[in-house]
Amino acid sequence: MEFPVVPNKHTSLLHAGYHHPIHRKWQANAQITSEMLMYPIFVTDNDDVEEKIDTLPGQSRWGINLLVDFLKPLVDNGLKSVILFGVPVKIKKDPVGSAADDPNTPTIRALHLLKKAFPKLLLAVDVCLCPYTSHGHCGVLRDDGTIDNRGSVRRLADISMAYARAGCDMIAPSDMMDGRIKAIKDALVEEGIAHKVSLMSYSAKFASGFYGPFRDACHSTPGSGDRKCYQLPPQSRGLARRALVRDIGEGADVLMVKPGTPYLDILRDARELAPDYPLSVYQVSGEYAMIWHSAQAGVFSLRTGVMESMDGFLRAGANFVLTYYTPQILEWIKEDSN
Ligand SMILES: NCc1[nH]cc(CCC(=O)O)c1CC(=O)O
Ligand SMILES: [Zn+2]
Ligand SMILES: [Zn+2]
Repeated sequence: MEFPVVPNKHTSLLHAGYHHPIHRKWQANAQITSEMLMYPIFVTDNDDVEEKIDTLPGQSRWGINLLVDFLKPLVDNGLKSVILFGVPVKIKKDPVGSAADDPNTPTIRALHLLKKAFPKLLLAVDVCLCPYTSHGHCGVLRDDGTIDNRGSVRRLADISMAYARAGCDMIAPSDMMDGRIKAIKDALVEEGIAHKVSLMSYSAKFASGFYGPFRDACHSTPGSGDRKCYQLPPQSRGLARRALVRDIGEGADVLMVKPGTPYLDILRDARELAPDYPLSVYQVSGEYAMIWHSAQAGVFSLRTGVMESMDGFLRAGANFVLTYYTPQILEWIKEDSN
């Protein structure tokens, strides 16, 4: 790196840059705002109940009829975007995940409802088969139990179109099948809606141990085997970089790295590989729980732990963060502005 000025006996003195709080703000590469938060929400077809999720303290599966009342105060507090996860409990699961695009599936019903209730809220939907398949995998399987990639991609594109027609603003496939970005983009173009429905790829999604609470929340733990054949090996920087470049080539509008904190190097890689693309990071369920329990145990205050993790994401290059801490952060942003 080139030094901007000739070093002299004063250039090593840094404290003047951070004595005053406003000075410290000027040193920030980026600061979190409400637009940078996307709130993951679990929607169930047990219509009138809130089911608390034990492994995700403070988070619930929401019955359709409670959704609007739950979100109203958050929207009033600055919430700008959500990502919906369907948790069907009444619809039957089958090998091809037919329930994913059934007109009565929770996400489709929620899309219609939320579009009407909150016209300005950006509605993203997670697209995957695992909450809907009897075997719990993210794709369709062959007779020998391995992934049928072509069949899976076809299903995912169909499901994406059903969500797009129901009014979502953004499709977010988390399944990790090869070629799904191209298939979904082609379908959006074919349907004539590629200008208003964007495509966010979970591009660098690792086969992480940090998804446990989520699988519990979604009842989506695979019946047998694991997801290591379609999610990235945690040791691999190279495959993550290839996946990012591949998804750009297939037509992704927004890229994602997931999980967050253990993969900040990948986030920085993504920022450098795709300097002109919006980039998101998913602070996943295990990270949420880890910070929560640490705060409970007195390691730090919840606010300190959460906000320092946000600082890391923004510094590494993220434009926005999917986090279950969205309601708290909105509150803290508001407190700070007063
Ligand atoms: N395709 C399913 C999916 N979508 C988002 C997450 C994880 C999110 C979280 O842990 O918060 C998972 C779990 C998995 O892939 O096993
Ligand atoms: Zn899945
Ligand atoms: Zn395999």
